[in-house]
Formats: sequence, C-alpha cells, structure tokens
Amino acid sequence: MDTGSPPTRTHMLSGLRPDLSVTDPAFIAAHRLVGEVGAGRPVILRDGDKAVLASPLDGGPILSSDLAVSGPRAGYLGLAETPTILTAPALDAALLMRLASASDIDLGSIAVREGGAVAHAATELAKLAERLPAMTLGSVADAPADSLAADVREVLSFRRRLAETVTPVATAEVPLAAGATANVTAFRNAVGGCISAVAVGKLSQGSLVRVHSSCVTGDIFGSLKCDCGAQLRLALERIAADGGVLLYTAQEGRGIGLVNKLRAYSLQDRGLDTVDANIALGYHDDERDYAAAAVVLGHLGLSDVRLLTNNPTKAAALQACGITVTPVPLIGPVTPQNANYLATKRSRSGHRL
Ligand SMILES: Nc1nc2c(ncn2[C@@H]2O[C@H](COP(=O)(O)OP(=O)(O)OP(=O)(O)O)[C@@H](O)[C@H]2O)c(=O)[nH]1
Repeated sequence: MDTGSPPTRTHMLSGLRPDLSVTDPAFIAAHRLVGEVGAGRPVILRDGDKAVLASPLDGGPILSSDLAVSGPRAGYLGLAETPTILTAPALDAALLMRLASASDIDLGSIAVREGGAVAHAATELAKLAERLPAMTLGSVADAPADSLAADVREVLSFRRRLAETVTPVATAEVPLAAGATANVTAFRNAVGGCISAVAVGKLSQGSLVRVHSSCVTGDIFGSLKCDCGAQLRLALERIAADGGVLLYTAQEGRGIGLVNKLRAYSLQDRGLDTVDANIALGYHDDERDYAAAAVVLGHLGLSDVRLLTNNPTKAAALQACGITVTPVPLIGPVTPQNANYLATKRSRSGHRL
C-alpha cells in the first residue's frame, strides 16, 4: 500500500518546542565528561570530599595499576556483583586489559576492594562513551590543569535525563524498496545519538510500530550471525503494506556499541554465548534503554501501539515508559548460522521464538 506522505504527521511534529536542551549544570557537567572520556582524556570524579582522577582503559592514558570495573565484570570474575577496584601487582597495560575483558583470567595476584560510587560512576562514564567499562584511577594531584570534573551523582543521573533531550531535527519523504513512500524524521539527543522514525501512512493509536536497534553487521553488511537484517526487512514490508512506523535506534549491539559488539563476537568465537560475552566485557546482557523511543512515540502522538517484537523485555520497558503495548510476533528465518543465536535469545533472554 503506497499511502504517500501524510499531512497529519507534519502537524504532529509542528507543535513541538524547538529546543529541548537541558540547562541544568549537573547535566552539562556530566555531558562534558562523556565527551572527555570518549576522547580518551582523564576526568575528575568527586564524591563528597574525595576526588579521583579516572582514565578510560580503552583509549586513555594508564594512570596506575588500580582498575575500576563494573558490577557485571566483577560478577563474571567470581566476585560480588558490584563496581570493584582491582589492583594489579605492577603497572602492566596488557594485564589490565585482560582484567577488563579476558574470558579466562586468574585473580591470584590481584588485590580486590569495593569500588563504591567512584567505580560505579567511572564505569558508567565509560559505557556512555561506548568504551570498555574499565577505568584506571589516579591522584587528582596529577590531573592536567584543564581537566574537567563532575560529581558522581551527576554522572549517575545523566543517562536517565538524556531521553529528555530527544528532539526532531529534520524530516523528508523517502521512497522505500518495500513499496511505499515514508516520511523519515531524524531525532537526536544531547550526545548526538540518533533515532530515525520511518513512518508510512496516517499514524493513529494502535498503529503498527517496530522499535529496531541498530545492527550494522546484520542490517547493512548482511551478516548471517543474527536475525536483525531479516527482521528489519520484514518490519519495513509490514509497515509499507499496513502503515505504521519503524524507529531505528542507535543502540548498536544491544546498547554496547559496534566496537564492543565485535569484541563480544571474538569472545563468542571462544565459546561464550551472546549473554555471557556481554557480561565478560563488563556490560549487562542488554544495555538498551527505551525511554528515548517512548519520547519519540510521544512526539508522533502514539501512546498505544502494536509492537512488532518477540522480546518481552522490550515490550515491558516501553510499557514502563507509559506506552500501551500489544506485541505482534516478528519471526525471521532460522538458518544454520543464526540457530545458536536464536536459541540463546529463547533460553536466556526469554524471547518468544
Ligand atoms: N551484544 C550483542 N549484540 C548483538 C549480537 N547480535 C546482535 N546484536 C544486537 O542486538 C540488537 C537486536 O536485538 P535482539 O535481541 O536481536 O532483538 P530484539 O530487538 O531485542 O528483539 P526483537 O524485537 O524481537 O527483534 C541489535 O542492536 C544488534 O546489533 C551479539 O551477538 N551481541
């Protein structure tokens, strides 16, 4: 069905505030730190009267043999599942990298202590910058003169507030190979994370919606390891035929980013499944957040949707953001290459497959 470009969609977007930028200094301080960590520069984290210099192991200078790791990584290493500081016997970059990401590591010579809010904020910052969630820690006395600083609480509340900054930026008509002309709107947030809404026909409550997480390997390169590309094409065909909207969200690798997804693939080649590979790298099995997608649906005037998904967690997460969700199955083909991946989705992540 080619329903053309619906004038109502333009109206839905036209009443929006043009500028949803958050002006709260706490948000801005954390935002700047994410940029610094992404650039590989150390930052200062303050916790009450304590202050620590932290540098991403993945791309930054090594400050000391004290390494803050995330709760999932600590749990993977057989420790309490809470942010932890591991201290290596010597300043050894290769050993620190193994402590952060190797699937087989002996903690024999490693001192372990609870990391508290500083380790939590440090690893959260690294995640926000799509770096391995591991930071070496040092003294602020050694901080470069122009180092940026924020309070740990500012860092830990940043992610929750990021969704508030999602705003539509540009819209254009795009003819789809799936057989309809879509209105494509690009939304972005304060760190640039993009959601594209590919809408066909007049949207109304109960419209068909797909919230797709980007998968460069599956969606673009045609990887056979996962079912992402097949699900994307099926969803676009359904939406082109029946009307609805596909949100393409920049949550590559279930929110860990492409670099880390490829690291996870390497661990999978050594026998870990998709869930354990994420955890071994210090991530939760699924780091995605659907608050931004819910904000976009709100912009589109949708609070009640038929959601193309087999993932009950995704449906529940959108429900928790105030969207009424009726799941609609979206089953791609099982192939010899993706059979294990789909079996893990079913057995460990509860997907209805
Ligand atoms: N970390 C990680 N991410 C993967 C892997 N394979 C695919 N992905 C990512 O998984 C996301 C798709 O999530 P899935 O769990 O496959 O499917 P879903 O979106 O949760 O569920 P459906 O709505 O039923 O499709 C995309 O962001 C992919 O990049 C993998 O082996 N490891």
